[in-house]
Amino acid sequence: MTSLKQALKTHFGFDTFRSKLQEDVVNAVIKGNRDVFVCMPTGAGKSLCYQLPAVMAGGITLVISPLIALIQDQVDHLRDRNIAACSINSKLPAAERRLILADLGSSSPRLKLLYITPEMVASSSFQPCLTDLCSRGLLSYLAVDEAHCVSQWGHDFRPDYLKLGELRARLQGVPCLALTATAPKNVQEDIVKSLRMHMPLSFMSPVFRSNLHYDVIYRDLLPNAYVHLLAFIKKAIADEQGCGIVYCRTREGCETVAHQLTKLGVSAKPYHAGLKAGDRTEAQSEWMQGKVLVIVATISFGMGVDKANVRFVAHWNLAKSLASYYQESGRAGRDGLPSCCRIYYSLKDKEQIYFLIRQEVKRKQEKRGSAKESDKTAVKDFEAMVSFCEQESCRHATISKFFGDKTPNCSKACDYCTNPKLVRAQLERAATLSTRTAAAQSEGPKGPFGFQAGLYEGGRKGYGFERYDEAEGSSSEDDAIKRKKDFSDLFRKQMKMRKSNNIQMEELEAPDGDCPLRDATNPKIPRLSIKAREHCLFLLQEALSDQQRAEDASNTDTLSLAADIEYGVFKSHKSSNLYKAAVLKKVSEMKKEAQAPAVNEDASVSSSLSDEQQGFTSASEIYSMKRRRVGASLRGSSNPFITAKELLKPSLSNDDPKSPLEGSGFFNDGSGESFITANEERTKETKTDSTSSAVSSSIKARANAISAVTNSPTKGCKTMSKKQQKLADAAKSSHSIFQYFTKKQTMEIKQDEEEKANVTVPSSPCGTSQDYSKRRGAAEAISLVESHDLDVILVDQKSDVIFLDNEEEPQKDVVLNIKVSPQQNDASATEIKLLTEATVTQEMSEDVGERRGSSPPAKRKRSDKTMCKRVTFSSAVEEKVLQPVAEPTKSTTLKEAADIVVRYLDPFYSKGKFANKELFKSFARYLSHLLAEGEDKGKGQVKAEAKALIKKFFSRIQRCESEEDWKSLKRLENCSNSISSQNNTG
Ligand SMILES: Nc1ncnc2c1ncn2[C@@H]1O[C@H](COP(=O)(O)OP(=O)(O)OP(=O)(O)O)[C@@H](O)[C@H]1O
Ligand SMILES: [Zn+2]
Repeated sequence: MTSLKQALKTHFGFDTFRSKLQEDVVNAVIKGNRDVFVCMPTGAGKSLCYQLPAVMAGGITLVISPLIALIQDQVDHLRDRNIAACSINSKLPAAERRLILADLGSSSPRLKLLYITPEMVASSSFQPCLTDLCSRGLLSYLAVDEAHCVSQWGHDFRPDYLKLGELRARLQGVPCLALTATAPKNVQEDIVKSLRMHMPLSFMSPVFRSNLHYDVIYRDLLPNAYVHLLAFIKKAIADEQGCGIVYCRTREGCETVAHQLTKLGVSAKPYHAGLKAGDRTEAQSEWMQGKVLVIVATISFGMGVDKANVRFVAHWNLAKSLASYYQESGRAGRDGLPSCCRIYYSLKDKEQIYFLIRQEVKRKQEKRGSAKESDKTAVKDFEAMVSFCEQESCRHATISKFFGDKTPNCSKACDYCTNPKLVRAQLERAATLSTRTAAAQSEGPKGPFGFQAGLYEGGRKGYGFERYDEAEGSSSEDDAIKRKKDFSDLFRKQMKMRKSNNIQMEELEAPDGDCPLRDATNPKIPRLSIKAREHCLFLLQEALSDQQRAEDASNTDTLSLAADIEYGVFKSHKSSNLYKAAVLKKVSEMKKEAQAPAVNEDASVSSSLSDEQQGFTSASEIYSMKRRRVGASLRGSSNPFITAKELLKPSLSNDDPKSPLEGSGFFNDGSGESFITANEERTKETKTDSTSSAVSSSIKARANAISAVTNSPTKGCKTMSKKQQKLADAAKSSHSIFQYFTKKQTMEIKQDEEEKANVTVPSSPCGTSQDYSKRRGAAEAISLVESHDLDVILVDQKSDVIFLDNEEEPQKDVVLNIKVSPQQNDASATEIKLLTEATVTQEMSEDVGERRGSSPPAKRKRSDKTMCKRVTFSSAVEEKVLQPVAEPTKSTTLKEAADIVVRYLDPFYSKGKFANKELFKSFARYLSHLLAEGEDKGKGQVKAEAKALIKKFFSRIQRCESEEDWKSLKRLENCSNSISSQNNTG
């Protein structure tokens, strides 16, 4: 064993060098004739490059490091290894300082490494000591750690580092070693110049790390980004043998993402400077030990964290520069195994950061009273980050070029090299998105993606990249206050809407910031609310997820696809009814397909395509992956979105793909005149739709390609009769919509009934549907009904379920209110469910009609039994189950209960008694169900019980943090007793 290896073993306990590069650097440093520049990734073992030479040398190595925390960490490590190391810094007690100085002044100092901050090294008190050491030849090396801090181009510029040049000049003859993990070419040059290094030997790890797969997902295009993130995590940690990091810019972001992931079933914890030190340490150590899978952190997490099996690093927000991004994402895959680095890019996020950077610059300029060339640095750094996301080229190549390295051989280690078309498709979709946003904002777009300065006027202080995110506290509070205000505004608006009969109000409502809808603000379809569209989107997404599960293609982006389909339907329909009908038909077909065995699937096509996806999948791509659905050949038409009619044309469409809009087997069937009308209108509308975007043509091409390899459409589930199947689907479609309204107990019974009827209710493994439904709280459910989103259900044997706004076709106003006897056989079990739900809705609608004194005539007509028409199931079913409309019950409906609950609960929400809005809504929903459940009771009783329950709830807990908090909350014994006794007597 060489003496060098011996020393490595003796002092550090390592048998070998971590890499050839590490060994080369150590040798070069020990040789001592040249200055040395080292650029190696985080965790590659840079410290050892000066620590080993330091312990082998006779004198003292002076190490400059920017942060006391980092210094402390290093010193502790060295002391653990019995290496004499210490630090002089501003926090050091005077006595210790004297001891150190005494050792340094002795003839043969014991110290091997002296760590010092750049501020301290420049201080006058330290100068005599330094001069003395130098003159006695006791300084072995000068090591400058995190050397990029010296450069104004660097992402962590520290003005005090500039003073090191002067220091270096005074330490003639002492070899200088500069180390950094990230240094683009201009920063490297700066380091060499500023530190006055003489023709240094450069040692640089290749920037390219072939085990890291880079990709960028446009978050704005995802209907549910959290579910998308979940799929990414699941794929990255497929074997449960690793962990991951999600980086967020703000504390609040960390909390939200961690909460969402937890809700979706992933063990995730937030980590940021706003947490108590104990909580932070706990989160970190649990993550280190593998007890927590995902740490959701600000960039304060990661420095000094050395974990080999980090399988993914996801950036929920952009890093402030490409250099930072490289460093942060580089925490993945240190063990050399394949790992994923993903950015969830958001145009809004980009705009916000640009704005904040500019604000920051402005503030600095105001402070110093002048502008500087270096002011542009932050903007330029960030621009590199942005163009990394917005480019159409190899991600690895971009990074390597940025660091002045040669172009690597990516071999599909990035999304672009894997599938450039997907990258392009995403960009195109993003471009339309930003164009729309820009158009909606009236001012023209300023950049390629429509950044508008001034949009974030009055934004936060600092932009959240402070190393220890110090500046975030106030801003997240501001945000919380703002969100609270937004919510209460929304709430007030909802309440006002309830009181007024101006149903147009809903249309004026602005979409949420994270509204997944395409073109959400478009008022094209009268009286179609954003909420209703979101709901339809969710139904589609859920159906797609089921289908995807059935096809075992867990990574497809059902969310984007659902948004595409929804938008297609939205574009091609003019009335709210037809839009909803089309959505529901699609949903029903998809669900049916998900249940059916994949008999016609071309396995090779499907599997190769799903491998190809690597996370992001454009809508067109997903389309192509699906086995052909009923009416799939229609996708060759100019409209990329299959209309409901098309979906419902099982045989004809296949035979006659050229005439997709004619000869519909179903519509010509004429089950009811409303459908004929619907058909006509739909046909008209579809014909007028001339959309032919790049995306649609790509879909077209793919659809054609796929139809060449796939067979006939999938048949329905064999174990069920056709009718049963239809009804089951209808039930499921309605179930999704009505889950917000249906009484809990009844639901449970109904599920039993469904089981009897051999119907499987699709469950969502990721909790998607539950999650989403939780987000739709009672207040929203009310608004859905009140804004006439759900008025009357038409049920048809072939069409599953249609919602019809009676204002549009008053002559066909329909009410279903059906009583079913318990003796009904299994075959009609799903009918029972469906019809019961219809009843609930009707009750609610009627109630709305009653309360709106000046409702349109049609609305009032509905309460009038004599005006009711029946529109039915197949004739057989009709005879069996349809009964005359019953008198509406006077008991409190779910909607009324929700009304009461929300009113009573709101003050608690305003006081911050709920950890977040979701919880508040979820609890309101729970409580509403609880109160509406069971015996008939009047509003007064419900109010009393609501008050009592809320009081009881908050007497047990300080603040509602999770759904667990109300798990044990049951109806109050005495309260419900008294209610039932009152009922009995009354
Ligand atoms: N030759 C070696 N054999 C085994 N482990 C090593 C070797 N050299 C260094 N290490 C270990 O590798 C880890 C990372 O090293 P180090 O902290 O020096 O990384 P770094 O490159 O300085 O990262 P950063 O950029 O975060 O400062 C440490 O735990 C260190 O003990
Ligand atoms: Zn590539």
